[in-house]
Amino acid sequence: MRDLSNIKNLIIKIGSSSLCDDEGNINKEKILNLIQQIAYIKRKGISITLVSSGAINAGVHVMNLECRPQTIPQKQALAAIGQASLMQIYEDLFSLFNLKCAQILLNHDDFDDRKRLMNFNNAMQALIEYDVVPIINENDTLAVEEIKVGDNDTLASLVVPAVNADMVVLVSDIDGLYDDNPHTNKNARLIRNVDGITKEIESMAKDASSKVGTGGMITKIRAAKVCNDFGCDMAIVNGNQPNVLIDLIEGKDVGTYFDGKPGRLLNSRQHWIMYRSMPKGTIVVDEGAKKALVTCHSSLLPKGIIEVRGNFLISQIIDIVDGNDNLLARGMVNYSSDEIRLIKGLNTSEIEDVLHYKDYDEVVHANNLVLVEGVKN
Ligand SMILES: Nc1ncnc2c1ncn2[C@@H]1O[C@H](COP(=O)(O)OP(=O)(O)O)[C@@H](O)[C@H]1O
Ligand SMILES: N[C@@H](CCC(=O)OP(=O)(O)O)C(=O)O
Repeated sequence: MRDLSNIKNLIIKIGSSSLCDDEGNINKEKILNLIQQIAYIKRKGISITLVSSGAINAGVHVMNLECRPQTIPQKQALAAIGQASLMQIYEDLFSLFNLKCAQILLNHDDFDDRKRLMNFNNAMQALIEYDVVPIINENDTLAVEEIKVGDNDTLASLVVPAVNADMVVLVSDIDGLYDDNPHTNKNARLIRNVDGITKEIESMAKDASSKVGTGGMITKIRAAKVCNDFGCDMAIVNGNQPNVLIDLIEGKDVGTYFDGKPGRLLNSRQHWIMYRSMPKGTIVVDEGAKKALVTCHSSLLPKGIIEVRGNFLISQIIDIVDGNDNLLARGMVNYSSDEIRLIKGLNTSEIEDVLHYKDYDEVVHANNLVLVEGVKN
């Protein structure tokens, strides 16, 4: 048994595999089964945010197509058709339990843009105060490569700070994380508890075997890291197991549980820099700067910069890499890319001579810099 009596804010992500049958058709009975459990959990005073996949599959179903389309405009159109149909199903089924729901469609740039992110956070708080269940999906109709999250496991983990979630539950078609994909290795063993995402845990996760889901276990483990680094727990459970959500909340040993306590406990700003922002460029540093960043957690000064890639403005987020392109950190710059190109390699005392102003000694201040975990000097 686990003690989950402290859970107040829950995010439940329902994957396509838990909304559809094996052919990819939306299965209302499966959805009703989950909503029944969600209504029970809500009655215990736990606020719930849903992240639901299934728009494209619902679109295929509405249009009576034989299979998922291949072209991007067709997929975008089907997401638009299917999202409306999916929400109608949710509204109908939630109303059976006197519950109301609301739709929010997001892409990665909604997290990156701090004004939009603040609006999203405020809207989420208001929805929760109204006691309405927010239902989030990627805005697949407008999700071009540069701005998309790409999968809803990651999307659910990015929503954590907005609702201050204590736990994210990924509802899938599998009992949890196995030490190998159980669809291809019948000796694979289920892992019940994960205390920190290690390289070994990451190596167990493989892609999806079905045509229905996106990302398989790989995106789920990545999501666990994003959740755990904010101190939020995560679980993976099998939606086909009767009463699995209620059992989980009541502390029964179901699914795989990823404890948030061994995570890095990044604050909201550091978490945004590391996971929710979209880097606009790259700064390549020399070995001396690498050592200062990684071992002393120092600020990045112009002296240690070898190269600047991309075009970015003051206050934007950039990747910091070493000479071999290993990602070392992400940070917020005090100077634009054009300015850094002019001052790279110089001492801080020379900045003003070149730029004719100097607001900062540091290109990235240590307070605005988040190291990639596990990076070695
Ligand atoms: N180590 C693993 N343990 C469990 N499942 C795994 C593993 N590696 C890959 N998988 C695959 O991940 C699938 C679940 O992911 P996915 O199909 O994307 O579901 P969802 O639609 O719920 O996101 C499983 O059915 C399985 O085929
Ligand atoms: N946004 C897509 C789902 C993407 C996704 O991550 O799917 P899944 O792996 O089944 O949760 C949709 O609504 O079809």
